[in-house]
Amino acid sequence: MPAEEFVAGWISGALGLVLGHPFDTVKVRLQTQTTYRGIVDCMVKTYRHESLLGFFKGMSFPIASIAVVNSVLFGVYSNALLALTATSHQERRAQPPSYTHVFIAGCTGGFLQAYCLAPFDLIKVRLQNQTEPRAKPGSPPPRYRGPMHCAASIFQAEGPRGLFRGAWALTLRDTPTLGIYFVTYEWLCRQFTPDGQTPSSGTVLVAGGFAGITSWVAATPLDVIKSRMQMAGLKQRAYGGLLDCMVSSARQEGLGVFFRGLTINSARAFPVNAVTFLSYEHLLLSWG
Ligand SMILES: CN(C)C(=N)NCCC[C@H](N)C(=O)O
Repeated sequence: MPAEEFVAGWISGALGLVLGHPFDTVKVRLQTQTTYRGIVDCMVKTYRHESLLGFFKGMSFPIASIAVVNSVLFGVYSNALLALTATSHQERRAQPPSYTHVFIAGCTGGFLQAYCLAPFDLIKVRLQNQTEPRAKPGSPPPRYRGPMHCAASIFQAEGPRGLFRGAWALTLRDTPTLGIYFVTYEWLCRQFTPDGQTPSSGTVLVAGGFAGITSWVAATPLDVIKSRMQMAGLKQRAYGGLLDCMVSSARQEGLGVFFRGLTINSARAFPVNAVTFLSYEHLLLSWG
């Protein structure tokens, strides 16, 4: 099992994550709070109230967790392709796998990464939704003092299962959309690369960016539900389950609710995934 695929997945994921985190904070707030009129309003209020640091809330944990999450995604994807097609990453340019194989391998990677991602993503979303400015003397402290305190509080209040709140929605979001992610990437690379050759850096950037956008457009409806399930329990608005969350969100806010955060998700997805794929391909190439 080639281990470098896991390491390359980790490093490339961390680079993409730092670049995309401010967009991610705005997205999570738009999806779960009704106080903002739109992207600009959310950015202005976040900046005024919490300074630039507000955009980076909840980032330390994802940085630590990306080692597990992205290396599982890329490592499982590549090793699943190896099992399906008996070709290594280097051999795949000369003998490209079928799109069905790419899709199956992507879904497998997506399914397994979702379970590793679930507790980290829950903590990230809870911290991103704390809109209190950094501790000021006399002001009430935020509910969670940091990622470890957040994890411990959830564990104490709800037990280990509490840390997997929203995990079903996350799995449903990530399994098919990561299939779409890798198929889009492969398809675009093949369109702009002569047969048998390695795609250029420009091609990798564009293909990675569009793979990110396409998969996030498909993922946004379940992303909204996932974020709401993760926040439920903190407010009075607890849902009976995934379906109940979908139905009551649509009833109260109309079908448009499923597209909340679509624009910011797409704007974030391009640079994050362009950088992720570029560094992933370069690392694997340089390790030979
Ligand atoms: C649609 N989904 C869930 C994805 N494309 N997931 C892959 C994530 C890649 C990158 N870390 C990101 O956050 O965009």
